[in-house]
Amino acid sequence: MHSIRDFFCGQWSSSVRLDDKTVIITGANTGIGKETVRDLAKRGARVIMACRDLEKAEAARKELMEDSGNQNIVANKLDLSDTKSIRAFAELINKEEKQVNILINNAGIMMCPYSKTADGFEMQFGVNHLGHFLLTYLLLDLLKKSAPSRIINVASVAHTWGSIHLDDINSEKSYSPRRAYGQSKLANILCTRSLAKKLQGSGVTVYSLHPGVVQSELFRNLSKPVQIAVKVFSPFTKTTIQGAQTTIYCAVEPKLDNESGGYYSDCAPALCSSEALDDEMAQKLWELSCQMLGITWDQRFSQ
Ligand SMILES: NC(=O)C1=CN([C@@H]2O[C@H](COP(=O)(O)OP(=O)(O)OC[C@H]3O[C@@H](n4cnc5c(N)ncnc54)[C@H](OP(=O)(O)O)[C@@H]3O)[C@@H](O)[C@H]2O)C=CC1
Ligand SMILES: CC1=C(/C=C/C(C)=C/C=C/C(C)=C/C=O)C(C)(C)CCC1
Repeated sequence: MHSIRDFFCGQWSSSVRLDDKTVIITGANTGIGKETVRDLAKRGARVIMACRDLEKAEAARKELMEDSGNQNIVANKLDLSDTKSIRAFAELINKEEKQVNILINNAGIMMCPYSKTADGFEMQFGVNHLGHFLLTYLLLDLLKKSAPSRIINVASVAHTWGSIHLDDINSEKSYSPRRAYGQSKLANILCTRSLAKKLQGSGVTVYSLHPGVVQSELFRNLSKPVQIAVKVFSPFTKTTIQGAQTTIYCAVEPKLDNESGGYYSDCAPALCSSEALDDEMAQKLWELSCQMLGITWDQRFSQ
């Protein structure tokens, strides 16, 4: 053990290569996403960084290509707070890419002041859940064609901070930044389980995870004193490299080939709340999400 931090991290390492595999990862210009790209690029994957700010993405891409020695890293525009941007990104991928073997839904925002996405969804639910739900829907045919393939949803232990409010999903009646973040992360886990069931036998497996409490830019919306406190307590939290390990585990660990729908933490299966195991709520959330986005998955599951 090298530091107090190591105590909080699942120890895992693997020499699995990803040559000839294509990975898409959202929110890849910083934090956990950027470190995930670094690792997967070193394993030889073609990595598509899906980012809302192309200037930041380009700077990260250059650094990651240099460090990994892998020139096969590209950056494309994706703003998860706008379904037009999500559709444009998916159209480009479906046109240009022969295969997508791993989709990592990593981007996230936490506890922002109340605002709405371009389509009128509460921002945290819109970006963290609905944006990724739509992206997955639009890429599913390609993922199925590329099977065996994996979908990884970066959720959080913070799924315990909220419930699914079917009657006020956009928090219009009452907004708590913390509860809305919790609702979005609970939605990630519920939909991971639903999608895994619907994709049984397709060769596409689905995972959700908690990366740990990680020193990243995620705390940018919290007050300065809280941000400083989080920094001061950094020996008890994870670095972004450590925070990326469970995502990398879900993306490459061969043992997970025959597991789907589970929730992981510290590179191992983890317990989630009873609300995250509620199949009836999962079905209601699935239907509401489809209705909000104007989509129906039936065709995608029947092929
Ligand atoms: N850090 C932690 O302690 C924990 C993190 N998580 C989860 O891990 C994931 C990664 O977070 P982390 O690396 O910590 O946070 P960061 O804030 O460091 O990174 C988040 C990434 O998401 C991107 N993003 C935000 N909004 C959008 C959007 N509308 N469209 C596209 N991309 C967007 C950001 O882009 P930009 O740089 O342009 O803002 C950034 O690249 C998140 O899902 C988070 O909820 C879960 C539990 C704990
Ligand atoms: C407030 C605070 C702390 C706790 C932070 C926690 C527990 C954050 C959890 C964040 C999650 C789960 C985010 C993403 O999903 C510390 C570090 C003890 C230091 C003192 C200030």
